[in-house]
Amino acid sequence: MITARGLERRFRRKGRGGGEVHAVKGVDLDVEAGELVGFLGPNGAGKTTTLRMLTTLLKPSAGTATVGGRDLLADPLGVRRNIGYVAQGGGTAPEVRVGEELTMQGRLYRMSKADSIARGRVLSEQLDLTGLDERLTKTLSGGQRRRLDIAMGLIHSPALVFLDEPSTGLDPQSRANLWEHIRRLRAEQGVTIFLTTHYLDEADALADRLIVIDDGRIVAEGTPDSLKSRVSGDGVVIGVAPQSSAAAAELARRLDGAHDFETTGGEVRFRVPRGDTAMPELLRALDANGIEMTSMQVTRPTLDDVFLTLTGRSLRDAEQPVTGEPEVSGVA
Ligand SMILES: Nc1ncnc2c1ncn2[C@@H]1O[C@H](COP(=O)(O)OP(=O)(O)OP(=O)(O)O)[C@@H](O)[C@H]1O
Repeated sequence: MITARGLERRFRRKGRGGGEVHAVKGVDLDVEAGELVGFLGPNGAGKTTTLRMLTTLLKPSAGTATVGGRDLLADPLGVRRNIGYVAQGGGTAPEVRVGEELTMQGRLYRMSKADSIARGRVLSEQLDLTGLDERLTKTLSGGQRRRLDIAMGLIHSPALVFLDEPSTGLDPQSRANLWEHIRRLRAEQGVTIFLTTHYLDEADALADRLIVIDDGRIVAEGTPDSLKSRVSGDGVVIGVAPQSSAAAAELARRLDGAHDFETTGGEVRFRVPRGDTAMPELLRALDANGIEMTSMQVTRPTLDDVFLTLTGRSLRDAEQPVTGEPEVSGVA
């Protein structure tokens, strides 16, 4: 669905300082049909710039890409017809009725009026917008407006849809509800989804696969679980009688890859690559040595741990206000 090689984008800085911002520094991407891929990175990492290049809104300074089966540089119109794009701020006009907005969007894609109305109905049902046809879009709640944005992005039945920061600005309940809808769209329509986010929980909850970008470069790629297991392993805490803790720690040290030991009173803490497979082995070893385990806790590393390991800073710390005076971006 998407193949990109060496995508780059430089911006000229306007104003007295001048100079250049190298926003995207050579990005390679491969997305298969049916995947739900999360493009994760802190503010200013290059997510939106990459997305805007892939959706033909911004011309790459270098690199090539095929998007939705069409060549990005040779056939941008073909790309546009085959994809849906839901921008960060959405694209609904405030004084237009929901039903009209959907139909007009379909007409923009040269669908017949009857087809756009029919498709609008299907999407309204799937995205929980039924009964809102006559409402002005400015009266919708944040969550409803976001779902309308998505319906508009899907009106022409694209096989591939780009969502830029889909849940930004929504309250926790509306976010969870939106995630459910995104999952359903993929399941029911088989649409390939490429979404950007700087929320770790969103990436974790939604994506089959994550691509992590920092400072214009891809720094990691994999399923949320595989990324987490690449880091420092699962955290384990076991409880034993205080007099047995040294012996228990000694047995735990024999587990493949166990590290970072800490023993306090009746607690032994350590990290191990796969907590779920290591624990039964440890339990057997403790049993064989007559040591009773009174408690056990295994915690998986978070995506924030992954980011910290990859870049030396936490994703949240990395979210600093974007600086520099933007130029007016050229449209390809
Ligand atoms: N039109 C522009 N002119 C100058 N610099 C730009 C322009 N657009 C983006 N940049 C710079 O390029 C870098 C990447 O920005 P981009 O918006 O792609 O990041 P992002 O990962 O999408 O961040 P966010 O999460 O804040 O949307 C930033 O340093 C930004 O200031």
